[in-house]
Amino acid sequence: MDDLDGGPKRGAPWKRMSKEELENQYSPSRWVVRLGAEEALRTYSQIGNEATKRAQATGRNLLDVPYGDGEGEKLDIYFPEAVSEALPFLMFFHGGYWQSGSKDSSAFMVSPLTAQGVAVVIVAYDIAPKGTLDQMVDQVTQSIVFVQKQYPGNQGIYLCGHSAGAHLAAMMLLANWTEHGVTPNLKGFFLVSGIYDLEPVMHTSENASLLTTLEVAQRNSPQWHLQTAPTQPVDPACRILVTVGQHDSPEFHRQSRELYQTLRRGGWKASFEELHDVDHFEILWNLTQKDYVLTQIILKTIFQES
Ligand SMILES: N[C@@H](CC(=O)c1ccccc1NC=O)C(=O)O
Repeated sequence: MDDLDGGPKRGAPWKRMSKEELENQYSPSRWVVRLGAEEALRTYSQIGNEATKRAQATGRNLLDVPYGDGEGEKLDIYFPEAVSEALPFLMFFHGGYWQSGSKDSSAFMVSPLTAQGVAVVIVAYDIAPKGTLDQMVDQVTQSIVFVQKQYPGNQGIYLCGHSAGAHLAAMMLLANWTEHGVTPNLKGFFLVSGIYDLEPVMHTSENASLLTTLEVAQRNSPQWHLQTAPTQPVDPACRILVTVGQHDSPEFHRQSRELYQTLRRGGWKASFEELHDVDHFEILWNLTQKDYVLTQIILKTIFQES
Protein backbone atom coordinates (compact mmCIF):
# COMPACT_ATOMS: atom_id res chain seq x y z
CA MET A 1 0.00 0.00 0.00
CA ASP A 2 0.92 3.65 -0.31
CA ASP A 3 2.41 5.63 2.52
CA LEU A 4 -0.83 5.91 4.42
CA ASP A 5 0.81 6.98 7.67
CA GLY A 6 2.54 10.11 6.49
CA GLY A 7 1.27 13.61 5.90
CA PRO A 8 -0.99 15.94 7.80
CA LYS A 9 -3.72 13.37 8.41
CA ARG A 10 -1.58 11.19 10.66
CA GLY A 11 -3.97 9.44 12.96
CA ALA A 12 -6.96 9.40 10.59
CA PRO A 13 -8.66 6.12 11.53
CA TRP A 14 -9.12 4.98 7.94
CA LYS A 15 -5.35 4.82 7.52
CA ARG A 16 -5.23 1.96 9.96
CA MET A 17 -7.95 -0.02 8.17
CA SER A 18 -7.36 -3.02 5.99
CA LYS A 19 -8.43 -2.78 2.35
CA GLU A 20 -11.45 -4.98 3.14
CA GLU A 21 -12.50 -2.84 6.07
CA LEU A 22 -12.19 0.36 4.01
CA GLU A 23 -14.24 -1.23 1.27
CA ASN A 24 -16.88 -2.14 3.81
CA GLN A 25 -16.98 1.31 5.40
CA TYR A 26 -17.51 2.92 2.00
CA SER A 27 -20.20 0.50 0.78
CA PRO A 28 -23.37 2.10 2.16
CA SER A 29 -25.68 -0.76 1.18
CA ARG A 30 -23.78 -3.17 3.46
CA TRP A 31 -24.94 -1.15 6.50
CA VAL A 32 -28.70 -1.22 5.98
CA VAL A 33 -30.57 -2.93 8.80
CA ARG A 34 -34.08 -3.69 7.57
CA LEU A 35 -33.39 -5.04 4.08
CA GLY A 36 -30.67 -6.89 2.24
CA ALA A 37 -28.12 -4.78 0.34
CA GLU A 38 -29.57 -5.46 -3.11
CA GLU A 39 -33.12 -5.02 -1.91
CA ALA A 40 -32.27 -1.66 -0.32
CA LEU A 41 -30.78 -0.38 -3.59
CA ARG A 42 -33.79 -1.66 -5.55
CA THR A 43 -36.24 -0.06 -3.11
CA TYR A 44 -34.34 3.22 -3.28
CA SER A 45 -34.62 3.29 -7.10
CA GLN A 46 -38.23 2.25 -7.00
CA ILE A 47 -39.26 4.95 -4.50
CA GLY A 48 -37.29 7.51 -6.49
CA ASN A 49 -38.92 6.47 -9.77
CA GLU A 50 -42.41 6.54 -8.31
CA ALA A 51 -41.91 9.92 -6.62
CA THR A 52 -40.62 11.33 -9.91
CA LYS A 53 -43.60 9.97 -11.87
CA ARG A 54 -45.99 11.49 -9.34
CA ALA A 55 -44.20 14.84 -9.43
CA GLN A 56 -44.23 14.92 -13.23
CA ALA A 57 -47.92 14.03 -13.37
CA THR A 58 -48.94 17.32 -11.70
CA GLY A 59 -47.92 19.20 -14.84
CA ARG A 60 -46.56 22.12 -12.81
CA ASN A 61 -43.05 21.61 -14.04
CA LEU A 62 -40.43 22.39 -16.63
CA LEU A 63 -38.56 19.25 -17.63
CA ASP A 64 -35.17 18.81 -19.31
CA VAL A 65 -34.32 22.48 -19.17
CA PRO A 66 -30.76 22.93 -20.48
CA TYR A 67 -28.43 24.78 -18.10
CA GLY A 68 -25.42 24.35 -20.38
CA ASP A 69 -24.56 23.18 -23.88
CA GLY A 70 -23.74 19.58 -22.99
CA GLU A 71 -26.21 16.79 -23.63
CA GLY A 72 -26.28 15.87 -19.94
CA GLU A 73 -26.61 19.43 -18.65
CA LYS A 74 -30.32 19.42 -17.93
CA LEU A 75 -32.51 20.08 -14.94
CA ASP A 76 -36.15 19.62 -13.99
CA ILE A 77 -38.05 22.35 -12.12
CA TYR A 78 -41.12 21.49 -10.08
CA PHE A 79 -43.30 24.42 -9.04
CA PRO A 80 -45.67 24.80 -6.13
CA GLU A 81 -49.39 25.13 -6.73
CA ALA A 82 -49.54 28.72 -5.54
CA VAL A 83 -47.81 30.80 -8.20
CA SER A 84 -45.50 33.46 -6.83
CA GLU A 85 -42.81 35.69 -8.26
CA ALA A 86 -40.51 35.18 -5.30
CA LEU A 87 -40.16 31.51 -4.54
CA PRO A 88 -37.52 29.76 -2.50
CA PHE A 89 -35.71 27.17 -4.65
CA LEU A 90 -34.28 23.91 -3.38
CA MET A 91 -31.80 22.33 -5.79
CA PHE A 92 -31.12 18.62 -5.37
CA PHE A 93 -28.01 16.71 -6.41
CA HIS A 94 -28.44 12.95 -6.42
CA GLY A 95 -25.94 10.41 -5.17
CA GLY A 96 -24.70 7.12 -6.60
CA TYR A 97 -20.93 7.41 -6.09
CA TRP A 98 -20.61 9.79 -9.04
CA GLN A 99 -21.36 6.91 -11.39
CA SER A 100 -25.01 5.99 -11.01
CA GLY A 101 -28.33 7.70 -10.44
CA SER A 102 -30.12 10.30 -12.51
CA LYS A 103 -32.47 13.22 -12.15
CA ASP A 104 -35.25 11.05 -13.58
CA SER A 105 -35.39 8.93 -10.44
CA SER A 106 -34.49 11.49 -7.79
CA ALA A 107 -37.54 13.73 -7.25
CA PHE A 108 -38.01 12.31 -3.72
CA MET A 109 -38.76 15.59 -1.92
CA VAL A 110 -40.86 17.29 -4.59
CA SER A 111 -44.34 16.63 -3.27
CA PRO A 112 -43.92 17.71 0.40
CA LEU A 113 -41.83 20.76 -0.51
CA THR A 114 -43.90 22.09 -3.41
CA ALA A 115 -47.00 21.65 -1.20
CA GLN A 116 -45.46 24.24 1.13
CA GLY A 117 -44.47 26.73 -1.57
CA VAL A 118 -40.92 25.68 -2.44
CA ALA A 119 -39.82 25.23 -6.07
CA VAL A 120 -37.67 22.10 -6.37
CA VAL A 121 -34.96 21.69 -9.01
CA ILE A 122 -33.53 18.24 -9.68
CA VAL A 123 -30.20 18.52 -11.46
CA ALA A 124 -28.57 16.05 -13.86
CA TYR A 125 -24.81 15.98 -14.25
CA ASP A 126 -22.49 13.76 -16.28
CA ILE A 127 -21.72 10.76 -14.11
CA ALA A 128 -18.59 8.67 -14.73
CA PRO A 129 -17.24 7.36 -16.98
CA LYS A 130 -18.51 10.23 -19.16
CA GLY A 131 -17.83 12.88 -16.54
CA THR A 132 -14.80 13.48 -14.33
CA LEU A 133 -15.13 14.88 -10.81
CA ASP A 134 -13.86 18.27 -11.98
CA GLN A 135 -16.50 18.33 -14.71
CA MET A 136 -19.29 17.35 -12.29
CA VAL A 137 -18.29 20.14 -9.92
CA ASP A 138 -18.28 22.55 -12.83
CA GLN A 139 -21.71 21.40 -14.01
CA VAL A 140 -23.20 21.79 -10.54
CA THR A 141 -21.76 25.31 -10.39
CA GLN A 142 -23.28 26.11 -13.78
CA SER A 143 -26.68 24.76 -12.78
CA ILE A 144 -26.79 27.09 -9.78
CA VAL A 145 -25.70 30.09 -11.85
CA PHE A 146 -28.45 29.20 -14.34
CA VAL A 147 -31.18 29.11 -11.67
CA GLN A 148 -30.03 32.43 -10.21
CA LYS A 149 -30.04 34.04 -13.68
CA GLN A 150 -33.45 32.61 -14.59
CA TYR A 151 -35.04 33.53 -11.26
CA PRO A 152 -33.23 36.61 -9.99
CA GLY A 153 -36.14 37.39 -7.67
CA ASN A 154 -35.84 34.07 -5.85
CA GLN A 155 -36.36 34.00 -2.09
CA GLY A 156 -33.23 32.00 -1.59
CA ILE A 157 -31.48 29.05 -3.19
CA TYR A 158 -30.98 26.03 -0.96
CA LEU A 159 -28.68 23.21 -2.03
CA CYS A 160 -29.45 19.66 -1.00
CA GLY A 161 -27.31 16.67 -1.89
CA HIS A 162 -27.23 13.03 -0.93
CA SER A 163 -24.05 10.99 -0.59
CA ALA A 164 -21.90 11.77 -3.65
CA GLY A 165 -24.40 14.56 -4.36
CA ALA A 166 -23.76 16.01 -0.88
CA HIS A 167 -20.10 16.07 -1.85
CA LEU A 168 -20.93 18.06 -5.00
CA ALA A 169 -23.15 20.45 -3.00
CA ALA A 170 -20.41 20.91 -0.38
CA MET A 171 -17.93 21.79 -3.13
CA MET A 172 -20.08 24.88 -3.66
CA LEU A 173 -18.83 26.17 -0.31
CA LEU A 174 -15.58 26.80 -2.21
CA ALA A 175 -17.01 28.30 -5.38
CA ASN A 176 -15.68 31.60 -6.63
CA TRP A 177 -18.91 33.10 -7.93
CA THR A 178 -17.37 36.30 -9.26
CA GLU A 179 -15.83 34.17 -12.02
CA HIS A 180 -19.34 33.28 -13.13
CA GLY A 181 -20.79 36.78 -13.40
CA VAL A 182 -23.49 36.22 -10.80
CA THR A 183 -23.58 35.46 -7.11
CA PRO A 184 -26.40 33.07 -6.31
CA ASN A 185 -28.64 33.90 -3.39
CA LEU A 186 -27.46 30.88 -1.40
CA LYS A 187 -29.30 30.66 1.89
CA GLY A 188 -28.71 27.10 2.98
CA PHE A 189 -27.11 23.71 2.44
CA PHE A 190 -28.62 20.36 3.41
CA LEU A 191 -25.82 17.81 3.23
CA VAL A 192 -27.22 14.32 3.63
CA SER A 193 -24.94 11.32 4.30
CA GLY A 194 -22.11 12.78 2.28
CA ILE A 195 -18.42 12.19 1.68
CA TYR A 196 -16.23 15.27 2.05
CA ASP A 197 -12.70 13.88 2.15
CA LEU A 198 -12.13 11.79 -0.96
CA GLU A 199 -8.70 10.48 0.00
CA PRO A 200 -9.93 7.29 1.72
CA VAL A 201 -12.31 6.68 -1.19
CA MET A 202 -9.30 6.48 -3.56
CA HIS A 203 -8.50 3.15 -1.99
CA THR A 204 -11.90 1.55 -2.65
CA SER A 205 -12.53 -0.52 -5.77
CA GLU A 206 -15.69 1.29 -6.88
CA ASN A 207 -14.06 4.69 -7.08
CA ALA A 208 -10.47 4.03 -8.00
CA SER A 209 -11.06 5.00 -11.64
CA LEU A 210 -12.48 8.42 -10.67
CA LEU A 211 -9.84 9.24 -8.10
CA THR A 212 -6.64 8.54 -9.97
CA THR A 213 -4.25 10.71 -8.00
CA LEU A 214 -4.02 12.31 -4.58
CA GLU A 215 -4.10 15.66 -6.33
CA VAL A 216 -7.51 14.91 -7.89
CA ALA A 217 -8.79 13.69 -4.52
CA GLN A 218 -7.59 16.77 -2.63
CA ARG A 219 -8.76 19.21 -5.29
CA ASN A 220 -12.21 17.69 -4.95
CA SER A 221 -12.29 17.41 -1.18
CA PRO A 222 -14.22 20.16 0.58
CA GLN A 223 -12.85 18.88 3.90
CA TRP A 224 -9.28 19.29 2.70
CA HIS A 225 -9.88 22.81 1.31
CA LEU A 226 -11.83 24.09 4.30
CA GLN A 227 -9.24 22.72 6.69
CA THR A 228 -6.39 24.25 4.71
CA ALA A 229 -7.97 27.60 3.83
CA PRO A 230 -11.35 28.33 5.41
CA THR A 231 -13.90 30.14 3.24
CA GLN A 232 -16.50 32.65 4.36
CA PRO A 233 -20.19 32.63 3.54
CA VAL A 234 -21.25 35.32 1.06
CA ASP A 235 -24.39 35.67 3.18
CA PRO A 236 -23.51 35.34 6.87
CA ALA A 237 -27.03 34.04 7.54
CA CYS A 238 -26.43 31.04 5.24
CA ARG A 239 -27.19 27.84 7.17
CA ILE A 240 -25.55 24.47 6.71
CA LEU A 241 -27.07 21.28 8.00
CA VAL A 242 -24.73 18.29 8.00
CA THR A 243 -26.75 15.17 8.57
CA VAL A 244 -26.02 11.45 8.65
CA GLY A 245 -28.15 8.37 9.28
CA GLN A 246 -27.80 6.47 12.54
CA HIS A 247 -27.11 3.31 10.52
CA ASP A 248 -24.58 4.90 8.17
CA SER A 249 -21.08 3.43 8.63
CA PRO A 250 -18.62 4.84 11.19
CA GLU A 251 -16.58 6.37 8.37
CA PHE A 252 -19.66 8.21 7.04
CA HIS A 253 -20.31 9.45 10.57
CA ARG A 254 -16.74 10.63 10.92
CA GLN A 255 -16.79 12.42 7.56
CA SER A 256 -19.96 14.33 8.48
CA ARG A 257 -18.84 15.20 11.99
CA GLU A 258 -15.44 16.44 10.81
CA LEU A 259 -16.96 18.61 8.09
CA TYR A 260 -19.37 20.07 10.62
CA GLN A 261 -16.56 20.82 13.09
CA THR A 262 -14.41 22.40 10.41
CA LEU A 263 -17.30 24.57 9.23
CA ARG A 264 -18.03 25.75 12.77
CA ARG A 265 -14.39 26.60 13.33
CA GLY A 266 -14.42 28.57 10.09
CA GLY A 267 -17.39 30.66 11.26
CA TRP A 268 -20.18 29.05 9.23
CA LYS A 269 -23.66 28.71 10.75
CA ALA A 270 -23.56 24.93 10.70
CA SER A 271 -25.55 22.33 12.59
CA PHE A 272 -25.21 18.58 12.82
CA GLU A 273 -27.95 15.96 13.08
CA GLU A 274 -27.64 12.23 13.34
CA LEU A 275 -31.06 11.05 12.16
CA HIS A 276 -32.53 8.36 14.36
CA ASP A 277 -32.96 4.81 13.03
CA VAL A 278 -32.39 5.48 9.33
CA ASP A 279 -29.80 4.04 6.96
CA HIS A 280 -28.04 5.62 3.99
CA PHE A 281 -31.08 5.20 1.73
CA GLU A 282 -33.99 5.66 4.12
CA ILE A 283 -32.51 9.01 5.16
CA LEU A 284 -33.29 10.20 1.64
CA TRP A 285 -36.31 8.22 0.52
CA ASN A 286 -38.22 9.32 3.66
CA LEU A 287 -38.16 12.82 2.17
CA THR A 288 -41.20 11.68 0.17
CA GLN A 289 -43.08 12.08 3.51
CA LYS A 290 -44.17 15.45 4.85
CA ASP A 291 -43.97 14.37 8.50
CA TYR A 292 -40.40 13.02 8.32
CA VAL A 293 -38.04 14.86 10.64
CA LEU A 294 -35.68 15.93 7.81
CA THR A 295 -38.56 17.23 5.66
CA GLN A 296 -39.63 19.30 8.64
CA ILE A 297 -36.10 20.59 9.31
CA ILE A 298 -35.76 21.63 5.66
CA LEU A 299 -39.11 23.46 5.71
CA LYS A 300 -38.34 25.18 9.01
CA THR A 301 -34.95 26.30 7.73
CA ILE A 302 -36.40 27.66 4.50
CA PHE A 303 -39.21 29.47 6.30
CA GLN A 304 -36.87 30.64 9.09
CA GLU A 305 -38.78 29.11 11.93
CA SER A 306 -35.73 27.86 13.73
N1 LIG B 1 -22.62 0.51 -4.42
C1 LIG B 1 -23.02 1.47 -3.46
C2 LIG B 1 -24.10 2.34 -4.02
C3 LIG B 1 -24.10 3.64 -3.35
O1 LIG B 1 -23.17 3.94 -2.62
C4 LIG B 1 -25.19 4.61 -3.55
C5 LIG B 1 -26.33 4.23 -4.25
C6 LIG B 1 -27.37 5.14 -4.42
C7 LIG B 1 -27.28 6.41 -3.92
C8 LIG B 1 -26.16 6.80 -3.22
C9 LIG B 1 -25.11 5.90 -3.04
N2 LIG B 1 -23.97 6.27 -2.37
C10 LIG B 1 -23.28 7.43 -2.55
O2 LIG B 1 -23.37 8.20 -3.47
C11 LIG B 1 -23.47 0.80 -2.15
O3 LIG B 1 -22.74 0.06 -1.54
O4 LIG B 1 -24.55 1.04 -1.70
